Amino acid sequence: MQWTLVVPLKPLAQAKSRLSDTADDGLRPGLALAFAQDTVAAALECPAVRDVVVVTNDALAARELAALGAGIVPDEPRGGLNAAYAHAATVVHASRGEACLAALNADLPALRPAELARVLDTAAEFPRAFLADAAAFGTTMLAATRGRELRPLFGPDSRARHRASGAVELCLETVDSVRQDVDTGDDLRAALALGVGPHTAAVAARLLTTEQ
Ligand SMILES: Nc1nc2c(ncn2[C@@H]2O[C@H](COP(=O)(O)OP(=O)(O)OP(=O)(O)O)[C@@H](O)[C@H]2O)c(=O)[nH]1
Ligand SMILES: C=C(OP(=O)(O)O)C(=O)O
Repeated sequence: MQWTLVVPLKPLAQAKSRLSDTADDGLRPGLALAFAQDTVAAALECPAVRDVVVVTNDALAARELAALGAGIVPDEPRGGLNAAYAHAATVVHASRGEACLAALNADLPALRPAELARVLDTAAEFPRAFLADAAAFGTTMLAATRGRELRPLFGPDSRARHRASGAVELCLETVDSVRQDVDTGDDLRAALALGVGPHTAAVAARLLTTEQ
């Protein structure tokens, strides 16, 4: 089974506010873009992925991610993350009929295509399924097979909320790269230890130079 991935991205100037003690206002937008570029590039290399649609109102991010091969949907509701996901799902279904849809965070800079394939192949066994994040409270991926609604409940404690909504939690080992979202400096260090993609590696190198 092949999936259409929906990847949401805030305007870069507002993104990753919890990284403000690690990256200043000059570097943070570039870091948020680099995370999204590495996430989208790895997703597009995944054999289980048919295509990637980024939902964003950021013009620079839209240009850079389209250059990697992503489709772009404007975040027309401007109503937060779940509204953005629901809107993108409506747009995808309108153009492709009953696609298999998976929501994936844009802040997975260590993402490995083979690990994402294992997650999506397992998700294909259930109507709706999700993967908890490395911190164990959030969600990095929510999938709905053909004909099912995504019903995204991202935000604080989304792991418990997705579970309570009836989505099946995927209890897979060795898919750390799909779980490792980056919200804090500690998360960034954990992602760097796993091995990040080239865009994040380049910005992180500038970050380390600035710190010295
Ligand atoms: N299109 C869109 N994407 C969003 C929105 N809110 C969050 N996102 C994206 O959803 C993912 C998870 O978002 P958050 O962790 O809440 O926000 P963040 O910008 O990554 O980090 P913080 O500013 O520290 O909360 C990231 O890829 C965000 O860019 C929104 O309102 N619209
Ligand atoms: C929005 C979420 O992610 P984050 O940890 O990036 O806030 C979530 O886990 O539902």
